[in-house]
Amino acid sequence: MSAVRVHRVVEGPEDGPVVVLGGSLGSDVRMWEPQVVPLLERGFRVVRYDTRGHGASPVPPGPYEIGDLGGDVLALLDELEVARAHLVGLSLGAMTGMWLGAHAPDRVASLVLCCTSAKLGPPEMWADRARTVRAEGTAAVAEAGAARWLTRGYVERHPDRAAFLRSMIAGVPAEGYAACCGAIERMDQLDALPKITAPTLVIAGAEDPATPPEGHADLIAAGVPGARMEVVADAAHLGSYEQPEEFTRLILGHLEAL
Ligand SMILES: O=C(O)CC1=CCC(=O)O1
Repeated sequence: MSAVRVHRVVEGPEDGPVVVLGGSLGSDVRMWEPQVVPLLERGFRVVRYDTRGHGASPVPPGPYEIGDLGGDVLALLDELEVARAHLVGLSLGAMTGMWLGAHAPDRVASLVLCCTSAKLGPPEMWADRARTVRAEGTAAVAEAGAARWLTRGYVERHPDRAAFLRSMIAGVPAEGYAACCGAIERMDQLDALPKITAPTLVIAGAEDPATPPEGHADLIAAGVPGARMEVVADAAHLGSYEQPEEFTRLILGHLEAL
């Protein structure tokens, strides 16, 4: 499938090193708000984008594959005339980052792979979720989605932020969300991990029920040559939102050590 022109927000100095932030299934560019100011303060040019089918990006007809999402990012880099970028992704955004690291290594200065997996089954679960969303809309999966994104304690302490994230999921176009479920259903990047040459940091949330450290982050860290892995306490799937200080500290530490 040809690339689509994804919605993007570009901030920071034109000559700064470029950091591209790619988000989770069900999210839009707002999920990265906790990271933007700290990155800008360190002189990075920050490019956030909405995955196709999400936020203000186009919703081309499915099916989508992870390689299609990677192609959209390559088109974005081409349009912005960026030769190489640091890619920071969470979940689906990091699946896209892994694909780029393996298939377009010359465009990837480094990778930060947060709360993600190289192969995330079972496939029937994704097919069921896509069916539900096509039949009932994304509102039908918003409550359960936010419950995977945040620990119960965080939801109790910050009901307003949990409501904001639920409304973010419910705002995703149904066909876009469902087609991305299909891309995850068919994804298997385990054999591609050794092809990644970019310096890679893998960050997992200790309480992540969707992509737990064991069986997901650890397999990525073992498969990518030289990768380092960190596990953040008191973080579920949207760890960068729930534990912004620690995730941002780790991301900046990786980028600034290069
Ligand atoms: O919604 C989930 O189950 C968690 C998730 C998997 C891929 C992604 O981007 O989010």
